[in-house]
Parts: sequence; C-alpha cells; structure tokens
Amino acid sequence: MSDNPIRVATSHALPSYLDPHHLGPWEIFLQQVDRVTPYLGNLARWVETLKRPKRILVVDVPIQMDDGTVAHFEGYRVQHNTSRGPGKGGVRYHQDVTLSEVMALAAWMSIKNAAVNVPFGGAKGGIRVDPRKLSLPELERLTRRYTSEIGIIIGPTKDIPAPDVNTNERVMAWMMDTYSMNVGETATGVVTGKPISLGGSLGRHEATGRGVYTVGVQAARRMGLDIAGARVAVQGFGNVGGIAAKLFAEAGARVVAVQDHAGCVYAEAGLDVPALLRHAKATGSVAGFEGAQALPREQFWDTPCDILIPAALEQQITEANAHRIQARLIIEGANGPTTPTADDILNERGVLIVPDVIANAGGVTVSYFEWVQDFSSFFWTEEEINQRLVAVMNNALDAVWHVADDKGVTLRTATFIVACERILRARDLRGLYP
Ligand SMILES: NC(=O)C1=CN([C@@H]2O[C@H](COP(=O)(O)OP(=O)(O)OC[C@H]3O[C@@H](n4cnc5c(N)ncnc54)[C@H](O)[C@@H]3O)[C@@H](O)[C@H]2O)C=CC1
Ligand SMILES: O=C(O)CCC(=O)C(=O)O
Repeated sequence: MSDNPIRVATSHALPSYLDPHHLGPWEIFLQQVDRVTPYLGNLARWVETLKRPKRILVVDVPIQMDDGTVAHFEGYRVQHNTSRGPGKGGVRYHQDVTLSEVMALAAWMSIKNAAVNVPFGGAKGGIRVDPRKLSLPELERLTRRYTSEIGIIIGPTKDIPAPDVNTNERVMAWMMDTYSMNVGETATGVVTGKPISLGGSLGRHEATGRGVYTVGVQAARRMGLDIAGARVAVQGFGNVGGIAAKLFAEAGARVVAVQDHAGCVYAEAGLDVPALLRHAKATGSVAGFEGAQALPREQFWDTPCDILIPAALEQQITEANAHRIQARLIIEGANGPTTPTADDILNERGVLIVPDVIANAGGVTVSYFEWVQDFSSFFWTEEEINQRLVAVMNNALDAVWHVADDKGVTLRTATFIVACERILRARDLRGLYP
C-alpha cells in the first residue's frame, strides 16, 4: 500500500437509484463488507469503493413474440469493480431478477475472483424473464437483443459474461455470435462457457460442481468427516447442484435429499443420482422421480444429513430454517444462499460453512482458463484443466483457512479479508486522477 495520504471522503448514503426498503441481496453484501472492514487496516479508507458499483446499465429488451406481438423485458449488466481486471460474471434469466440482486451478484464476483486470484473484476447480468415461458426462437431473439444492448460495455478485455441460472452453452453461443456480428470479427473471448466447438473449454460445464466437490472434500477431511457414507442434501439440481451431487455420489457419499423449484425427493439409502439427472433432464424437475419418497418442498431443511449444498438461489437459509438444519458442513454452491443472521445462528451451532465466494469459484476459474485459451488459440486437455482447477481451489481454501485460524474469524470473513485486501490494494496502487 502506498503512503500517499489520499483522503477519501466517505458517505454512507445509499445510491439514489435503490429503494432502501427493498435492498434484497445487496443488503447482505453491505453487511458482509461492514463485517470485514475492521480487518482491513489502512486499506479501509477505500472501502466505500466496494459499496458502489462502478457501472450499471439497465436496458429495455424488446422482442417480437411468436404470435406477432412485441414484448419488453428489463435487462441489466452491472460492473461492480474492475480494479484488478476486466469485469467477469454470469448472466441470469429469471422472473424475479432485480437490479439490487444483480448488483449483489456482481459484487460477489469481485470478491470471488480476488479470492481465487484470477485477474478479473466483478460483473453480472440478468434479464427479468421466465425463460420457461418462451419458445426457443423467442429465447434466441431475447438473448441477441440483450447482447446488442449491453454490447457497448462488454468485450474480451472489458467485461466477459458467462452462464448462470437458466443460461447455458447455447445462450453463450448466441451471445458470442451477436457480439461478433456487431464488431465485424469473430470474438470468441467475449463470453465463456461456450460450446467446445466454438472456443469453449473442456471441463467448464462441470467446473463449478467440481469446485464445490473439491473444497467440500478438503473441508470434510479437516473436520474428520468421512465422505464415504456421508449423507448429502442438495438444493438446486441444475449445472452446479446436479454435478456436485454426481461427484459426491461417485466418491461414495449418499445423496439422500434433493430439492428443486418444483419438488423434493428423499431416499435414506441414497438416491440413484445418474437416474435422477436423466429424470430431471427429461421432465425439467426432480419432482415425480420414482424410487424415492416425495417430500413437501419445505421439509427439505429438516432432512437428516451431514453435508448440505445449497445450489439454487440467494437467501434460502434464513433465521426461519437455520435452526432446523442438521448438517455439520454447508458448502455454498449458490451465490448468497445464507443471510447474515442465519450465518450467525449456524456458526453458534458449530456448523462449518464454506462460503460461496470460495466454494463456487470453480466455474469462474475454468472460465479464466477458457479466456486464456481463446486468446492464445491453444487448447488444453481436460486433465490439465481439472488439475489446475483443483490446485487453485485447494490453494485458495488453504489460504483462507489459515486466515480464519489466525484471526479467529469465520471462513466467510476470512475470504472477504483476503479478497478485499487484494481489490483495495489494487485500487490504492492505481490511485486517483489527477
Ligand atoms: N453455473 C455456474 O457456473 C455458476 C453458478 N453459480 C450459482 O449456483 C446457483 C445455481 O446455478 P446453476 O446451477 O448454474 O443454475 P441452473 O439454472 O442450472 O439450475 C438452477 C437449479 O435451481 C433450482 N431452483 C430454482 N429456484 C429454486 C427454488 N426456489 N428452490 C429450490 N430450487 C430452485 C432449479 O430447479 C434448478 O434445479 C446460482 O446461485 C448461481 O448463481 C455460482 C457459480 C457459477
Ligand atoms: O464463469 C464466470 O465467468 C462466472 C460464473 C458466475 O456467474 C459465478 O461464479 O457466479
């Protein structure tokens, strides 16, 4: 950190574009920053930087529907912080997406990218739409129009989108194609999570779930919890939850409960995860899976288990259900699944939480590998990717574990300490103009 005595005026006022009564996940992020501030030393003078996204773009996305009418959707791209490199983070399609939610998701990307030390800032995007209600051509038109609208701020060296909830390789291919058409050259590096034949990376599809599994195994080992035979409950059975469940089952764990948006299934002896994945792919949900007991969705939180993996949406573990959770270890596959109050309850109960900003960083880590491969046009084997991924995840977890032990804080606060120091040191070194 420089000794230059820059004085930064601080103001705790919320940005005027937010409704103070409906801050949602952004409020959680602000509380997490407040918790870490006392540990930041002189860098704390820059902390307000984290409480204000660098850039916010809200776009109208009009498309022609199949019946000839024109529908308008609200889209967002938020670049939270770019002190350490271009913005990086996924794009979510969901009917409940809001600006404050995308702000929080972008901010968690800044923390996550710094925690695993990939050279990116944090960004995130979203469209307020229920994609299940669109036909495939409507979804393509929506994606292409959205990409054109945010095209003024994204780019391979500016901000690089990727998949998130309800987006996938196909959506990334459309985004890449639209951006490329608009700039007049094929720009594979503008998005990651692409199909392999379009500059995608081997291992990216599985990377987030593999990262969740990798840190889960490490954390379990440190707690003396055997993965073989451990009971695992998973909320969300998409890209992250589905693959994490598969890897835990392959390692001999019993995946006893899975809940998704439409149902919850339970089997004390362990679910047949490959069969459940086939069922969910064919029907769109785990609901109706034969060979398992159907539970009311809310009962998911009471299921006897050793490891809980929330891998759906934010604010799922709250003060209302934190007391009911029976797991000893929670590995956050989702972004922001635990509210700060629930965090405190679980910590007091001795439940170990591997926070989202480490646990689900495997996806962006392999996105970084994809971006590097696209720039060099030289592609690595899946074995190389997975080895590098496991090394990054293990090193990051080791580092934050050490900080947590050293300072007597939770893994979440330790991860925020490591990440905020990296971001704010970069900010400090860059200085202000003039
Ligand atoms: N895809 C990726 O590479 C990464 C995703 N994440 C996070 O992981 C979480 C899941 O993302 P993906 O697996 O990619 O999404 P996805 O769209 O592939 O799957 C989402 C899953 O969550 C379920 N779900 C949705 N609403 C639910 C609800 N109210 N209750 C229970 N289940 C519900 C869906 O049924 C589906 O099974 C999100 O928080 C996302 O931000 C984090 C890092 C990277
Ligand atoms: O792969 C990426 O760039 C970001 C994935 C993402 O959105 C996330 O980690 O939450």
